Amino acid sequence: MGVCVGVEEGGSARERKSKMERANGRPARREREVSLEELRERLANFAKEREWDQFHSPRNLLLALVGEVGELSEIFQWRGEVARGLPNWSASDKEHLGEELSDVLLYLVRLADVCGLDLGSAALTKLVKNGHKYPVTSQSQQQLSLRSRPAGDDLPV
Ligand SMILES: Nc1ccn([C@H]2C[C@H](O)[C@@H](COP(=O)(O)OP(=O)(O)OP(=O)(O)O)O2)c(=O)n1
Repeated sequence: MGVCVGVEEGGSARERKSKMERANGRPARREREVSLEELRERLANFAKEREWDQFHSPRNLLLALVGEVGELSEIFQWRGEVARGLPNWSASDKEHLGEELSDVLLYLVRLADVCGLDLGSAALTKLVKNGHKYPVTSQSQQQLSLRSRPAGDDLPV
């Protein structure tokens, strides 16, 4: 399964894309696919080269993961509600966020690996299960279309 990393690029097509993506609250980036398998393999090599396999037990990795979730939470602590796309955040705050999100992802991938689980397959299976548990209804469709209305475009009361 693929996740995306951003690589900046130039040109006017990029500017158009950037505007569009900012409107959707997503960063202006070109995406390249990075598979969970690539991350799994690189993490396994990283640990092996440093002789860290002895420390990377499931329990230790879980505790490290929870620690990183704590560091991630600290970034949002006391800020109040945060707008999608983080429009008022500094570049360095965003960079910090990217690092903490990555630490969480990396420990999660590593934890699944040492537990012998295929995380991508497990996640896809869970998505299907979620779909059965929370089926799309006409009401949820309605809520979605209301949410996508531009600000100020209120419904008549
Ligand atoms: N035994 C270890 C130690 C680190 N890492 C990797 C996974 C994480 O991506 C990152 C975590 O490194 P740190 O523990 O140094 O944590 P931070 O990068 O968050 O540093 P700090 O806590 O100083 O902010 O390094 C690892 O795989 N196994």
